[in-house]
Amino acid sequence: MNSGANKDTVIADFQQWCSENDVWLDDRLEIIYSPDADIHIRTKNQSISASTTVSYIPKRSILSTKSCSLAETLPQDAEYTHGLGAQLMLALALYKEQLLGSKSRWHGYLQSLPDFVDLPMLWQDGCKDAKEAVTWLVGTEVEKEMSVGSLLARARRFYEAMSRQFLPQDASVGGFTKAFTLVSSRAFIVDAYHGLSMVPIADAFNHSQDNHVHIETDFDVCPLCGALYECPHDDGPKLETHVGQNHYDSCYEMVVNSPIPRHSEVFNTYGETLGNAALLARYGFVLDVNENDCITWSMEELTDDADLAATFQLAAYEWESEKSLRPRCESSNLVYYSESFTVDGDGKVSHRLWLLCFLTYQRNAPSSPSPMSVLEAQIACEAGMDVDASLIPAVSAIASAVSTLCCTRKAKIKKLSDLGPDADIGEILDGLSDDRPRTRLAVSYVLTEISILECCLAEWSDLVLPHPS
Ligand SMILES: C[S@@+](CC[C@H](N)C(=O)[O-])C[C@H]1O[C@@H](n2cnc3c(N)ncnc32)[C@H](O)[C@@H]1O
Repeated sequence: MNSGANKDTVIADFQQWCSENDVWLDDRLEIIYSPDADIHIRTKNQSISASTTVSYIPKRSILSTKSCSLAETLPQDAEYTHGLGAQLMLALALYKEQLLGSKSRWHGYLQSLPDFVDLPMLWQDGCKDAKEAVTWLVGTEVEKEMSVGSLLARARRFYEAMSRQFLPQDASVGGFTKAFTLVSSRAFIVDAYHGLSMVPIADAFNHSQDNHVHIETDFDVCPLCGALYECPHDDGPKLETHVGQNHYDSCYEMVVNSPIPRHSEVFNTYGETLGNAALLARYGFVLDVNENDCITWSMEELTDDADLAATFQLAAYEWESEKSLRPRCESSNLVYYSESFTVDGDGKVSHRLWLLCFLTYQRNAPSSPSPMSVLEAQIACEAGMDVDASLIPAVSAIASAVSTLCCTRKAKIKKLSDLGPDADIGEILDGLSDDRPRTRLAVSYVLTEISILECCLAEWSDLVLPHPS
């Protein structure tokens, strides 16, 4: 959307485009623009009940690498069908349509989009506020999500490799990067044919963890032609075509999963497990409270000992086949069941991270208790009950390893190390004026990570035995 454009006209033109392209939105909903919330969807004066379909979006109206004007010529290599490769290729398709202006068949839709989304990947080359914000993200989950430096560099390399063949002379790397931010913050994977796509109307809903609507698509279509039923590319037994079903031309739907009150904003979900790190990196915003926030480690970050990693794989497989593991994790205040190496927002440690700490202890321990017996002992300790004394050193060693991990992780947040242990980050945030929005966003995100790590340290501290002097 051109920043000087009249927003009412922009939305009216988008609605006109929707009606010309059979994109249908329930009359009880309206598309709103407000300066503080940009475009969003609200109910008018009627509530809407669950299971209602509030939007039909014909497949032919979406913008994908299969439907765009470059579709016949774009490379189809496997690297462009998923992940960053798919995002870059869709950004190329989108940018080409933007450069076509009113000649693009998506013009009415494209003119309603913002020029770009202010994602951290753009901050490195930005103003003082942006540059300062980037320094706060070094060593955080946000940096992991997007590799602050390398994402922009990869987008630029892709542009250099592709632009001459696919884009007109007035194209620029800056324009392509802006298109990439729109793809990052708006595109959905719709089905096995179109893959990652720009979906008009569906992308006008903002995100919430308590979402009202979600997108429904038949993912398993023919990856070669998009057919939902029988097609010439089938190699197995053919499914019959349903009478009256135009399978090349069906719709994606926005369906209500939780009743929507009247006069309220209607939210979609961009992903049920997205924490603030992913939201900031990919969408440029954070939620005030996000129950998915966590600190993560990869195996490589935790150990460079290949034997330990191999022992872990076997031990995890065996332990996870024990039926009692999940319920025992649920009985613990300090451990939760998760097949990743994480600490969650309550300072709980995933059972896999716990197991790796246990195995590290076990390598040097004279006796060999089972992980379950040590977990049981820990749960008893948490409840203040009597515990077999021979298991206490193992419980304490695991708690000590968890504490070391948290301290090391805090030290990895570069800005914290630079400022020293006495720095009050809350005070720094309070001192930042409103004309530093990116730094405020980054510092408030860092506060979330500090609070998770400190919560974990505090929760586990009671289990750490003092070292014998
Ligand atoms: C799919 S678009 C949603 C429509 C968008 N509001 C617009 O004006 O075009 C995603 C973008 O909307 C904004 N957004 C979505 N949910 C949000 C939320 N809960 N809080 C703040 N911004 C949000 C972010 O800028 C995000 O990159």
